[in-house]
Amino acid sequence: MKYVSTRGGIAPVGFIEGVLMGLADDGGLLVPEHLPQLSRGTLEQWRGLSYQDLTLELFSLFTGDEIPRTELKAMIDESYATFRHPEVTPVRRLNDDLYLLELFHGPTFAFKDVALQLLGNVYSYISQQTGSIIHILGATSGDTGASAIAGVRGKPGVRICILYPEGRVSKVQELQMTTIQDENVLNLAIDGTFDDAQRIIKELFGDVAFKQRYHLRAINSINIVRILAQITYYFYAYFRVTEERPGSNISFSVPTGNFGDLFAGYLAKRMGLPIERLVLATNENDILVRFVQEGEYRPAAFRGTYSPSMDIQVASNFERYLYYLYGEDTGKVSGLMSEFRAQGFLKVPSADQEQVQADFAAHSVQNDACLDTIRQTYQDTGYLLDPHTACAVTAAGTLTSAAGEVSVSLATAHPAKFNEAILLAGLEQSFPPEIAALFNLPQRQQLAPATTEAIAGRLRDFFGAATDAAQLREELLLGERDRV
Ligand SMILES: Cc1ncc(COP(=O)(O)O)c(C=O)c1O
Ligand SMILES: N[C@@H](CCOP(=O)(O)O)C(=O)O
Repeated sequence: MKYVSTRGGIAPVGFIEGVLMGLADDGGLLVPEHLPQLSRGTLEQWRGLSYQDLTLELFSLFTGDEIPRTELKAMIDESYATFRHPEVTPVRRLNDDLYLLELFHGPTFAFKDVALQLLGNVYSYISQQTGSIIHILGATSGDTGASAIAGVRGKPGVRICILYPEGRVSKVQELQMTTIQDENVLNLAIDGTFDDAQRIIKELFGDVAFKQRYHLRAINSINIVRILAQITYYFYAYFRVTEERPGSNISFSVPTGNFGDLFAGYLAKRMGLPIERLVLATNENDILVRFVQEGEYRPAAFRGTYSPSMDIQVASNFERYLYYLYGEDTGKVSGLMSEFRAQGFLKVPSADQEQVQADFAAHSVQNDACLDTIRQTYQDTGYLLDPHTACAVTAAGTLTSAAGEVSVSLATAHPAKFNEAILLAGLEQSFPPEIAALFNLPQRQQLAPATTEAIAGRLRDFFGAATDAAQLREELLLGERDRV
């Protein structure tokens, strides 16, 4: 399998080169050169597989022969052995028409663990096989950072720097990142929003000389592995729900910020999973909902909400969707992205908007409605939703469904991560012991201005010495090999 850029400016690359490249060197995002197509027969054969074995079948379609199957299986098994639930991503029935796909049983209690446990092991594998230096640079609105750090902390040959918006993540998210004492971890709390953090890292990845000099690697959904690893749970949930509700039409409602999770569902559908509808649920930061409804993609003023991980204006994976919307026409995508950079917005003609509306139903959830859903669901079922999941559940309930349609809302985080919202909803919870323990630990982080120059300076200090030492080691090894 090869990977191409949404902007068409690089030669196709293999899986490992794609993982290491992260952001495509022309500034675009990598996508598979072709999407595997799965028949109904194959789906039926896979129905009985464990989560791990299903991941092996799906993920190996994308790694091709670059990772031997036995090693890939070992990597997948190791990644999901860290989860607290034997099914990894179990499905739970809330009522006849609504199921939850629980994605928060990993080490940091958020869906990001599903992909980042695996990506951490993929990086270790690549580092051992190819000797590549792994210097991870990531931006987070709270969950990706904690999860990526958990995936690589203490791993030899790996260093990680995470940028997060100071004061705009939940207390538990902040603690999950900043109480890690390993020397290979640097947390930079920036004086800005998640969008600033994402813009800065994209600018640094876009400076190819800087990226190569410091061996920068991506763990955000910029990295195509993140998306590929998230495809599995759409298949897994589809199998579980259709076992209980044979013959029903399955829709997924997905709380959306950077558009990675929903995009994974979109790819699953394009690969042949019979998904009835994909519901795009946002909070008050509703740029994607306005795009679906009005055809215009235009950032608005930042809104702080009760679901802070989705406080995002510019959604990274939107560019990947444009690539498919325009029939894989890289020239068209390049043009639209240039337009967006130049004007600050882009607009699609109404004929294309029809296709967008066929691909997604969309709903943005106001703060009060989010709390109402948390409260009401708890009263009706005894189940405590986190505020991101509550946005998905609200959207699923708001958009009229067809007869025989069963909705699966993605439960992307454990409510303990967002106790601020739970208290505002007038409810109380007890924390899982892993989270309760964080409150007693010392924190380690640095403040930084939200400018690319300032962050580049911090990275030179953090990655520079390791880069020089690793390069020296590489040169010595090469020298010895030459002498032999
Ligand atoms: C808990 C939670 N739910 C939903 C989302 C949205 O996912 P995505 O960014 O893939 O759209 C995020 C992060 O973005 C998150 O952390
Ligand atoms: N909500 C995310 C934002 C980053 O998204 P990613 O999927 O591109 O890593 C977070 O929690 O950091």
